[in-house]
Amino acid sequence: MKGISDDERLSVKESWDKIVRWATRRRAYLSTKEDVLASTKKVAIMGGGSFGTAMGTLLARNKRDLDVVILVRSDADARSINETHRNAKYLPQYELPPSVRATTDPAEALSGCDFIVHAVPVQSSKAFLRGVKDHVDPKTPLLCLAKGLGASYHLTLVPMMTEVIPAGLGRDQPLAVLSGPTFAVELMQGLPTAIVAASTDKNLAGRVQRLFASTHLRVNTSNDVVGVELSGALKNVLAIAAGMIEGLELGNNALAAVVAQGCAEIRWLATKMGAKPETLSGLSGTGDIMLTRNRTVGVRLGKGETLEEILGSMTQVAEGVATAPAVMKLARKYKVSLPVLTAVARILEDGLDPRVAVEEVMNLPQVPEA
Ligand SMILES: NC(=O)C1=CN([C@@H]2O[C@H](COP(=O)(O)OP(=O)(O)OC[C@H]3O[C@@H](n4cnc5c(N)ncnc54)[C@H](O)[C@@H]3O)[C@@H](O)[C@H]2O)C=CC1
Ligand SMILES: O=C(CO)COP(=O)(O)O
Repeated sequence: MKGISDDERLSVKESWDKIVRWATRRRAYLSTKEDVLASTKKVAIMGGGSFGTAMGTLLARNKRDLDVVILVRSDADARSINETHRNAKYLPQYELPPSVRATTDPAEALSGCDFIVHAVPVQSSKAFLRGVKDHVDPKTPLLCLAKGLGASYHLTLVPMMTEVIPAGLGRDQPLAVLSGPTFAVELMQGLPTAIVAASTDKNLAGRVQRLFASTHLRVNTSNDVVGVELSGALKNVLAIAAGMIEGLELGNNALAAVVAQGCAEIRWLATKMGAKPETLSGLSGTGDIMLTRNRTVGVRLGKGETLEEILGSMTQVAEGVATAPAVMKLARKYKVSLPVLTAVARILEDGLDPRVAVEEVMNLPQVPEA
């Protein structure tokens, strides 16, 4: 390589060798831990949309004879998966591994499973869980994939998924939250991806890591459940703002400024709520900002479509729409000012014209960066 001295080349090689030595030691240590994949026989996936289908597929790819059962809502959906090995509604272009099956019967899906993966949209989660709770073993870990804040009529109450789940089940359940930049379609393609598994139970976070990890998926662990949950939920609101800038054709400078401001607002709120700052710049936070269908909602709003038109034409959930007003309640409760996220909520809730919102934000008093 030109422009690099022998000493520099040697030092780069030493750095890499150090990483390789660390990896060898780490693998040796991990081999002394429980082989979670070997001891896992059955995993139930609640929700047969894009993400439930993709994560179930990853597990089935990790272990060929793992029984992966997706709990779906209609017989037609179950038949399509069982008979054609494709999910006709979501990601139909991909063939599913033979060990992935589907049922509409919660007893069949949930009985005897080692893990339950929750991939039902946030706003439907509580009612859904109430309906299946008698089939959920209180000891089986539930791994939450849904990203968003629950809506409630209460003035200050904003349920996070780690509250929605026990409320739906009517009891506490071993719980981990998975979040990060993980587009379902790219998981199906086997593209390299990283996610974070957060739990207050360190052992459970480690088990989830060993269950999902593969050469295609890196799984970090964390005990900052609040940080992982909040950043995963709030980035969907910021993504709507970023999409609007795009739809309004305001250029890359404006887009970058909105993303930077929105990240700061997420940090202000989340750290007040107990999140660790490093989580917010990690996979579930900064890592996941631009990777979202919620952005499309913003683009279309920016181009002048109404929210009703947009939601009416979408077949998939855009969690940021319901999360935006919930964030406003948190902002009031924790006394933080969030101009960009508030503008998104006003556009969604009050029909404020996105151009007017941009003007209002631009006309706010000039401030120091920190
Ligand atoms: N698709 C993706 O790439 C990713 C999605 N997520 C999150 O995963 C969650 C699920 O998203 P997707 O699978 O993409 O959604 P989706 O819109 O593709 O599918 C939603 C699924 O939930 C089911 N569902 C809807 N309402 C229900 C109800 N009341 N009871 C039972 N089932 C119901 C639908 O039938 C469908 O199977 C969301 O919170 C999303 O933010 C997170 C990371 C990536
Ligand atoms: O969270 C996601 C990718 O990590 C997907 O977000 P959307 O639901 O907005 O597509």
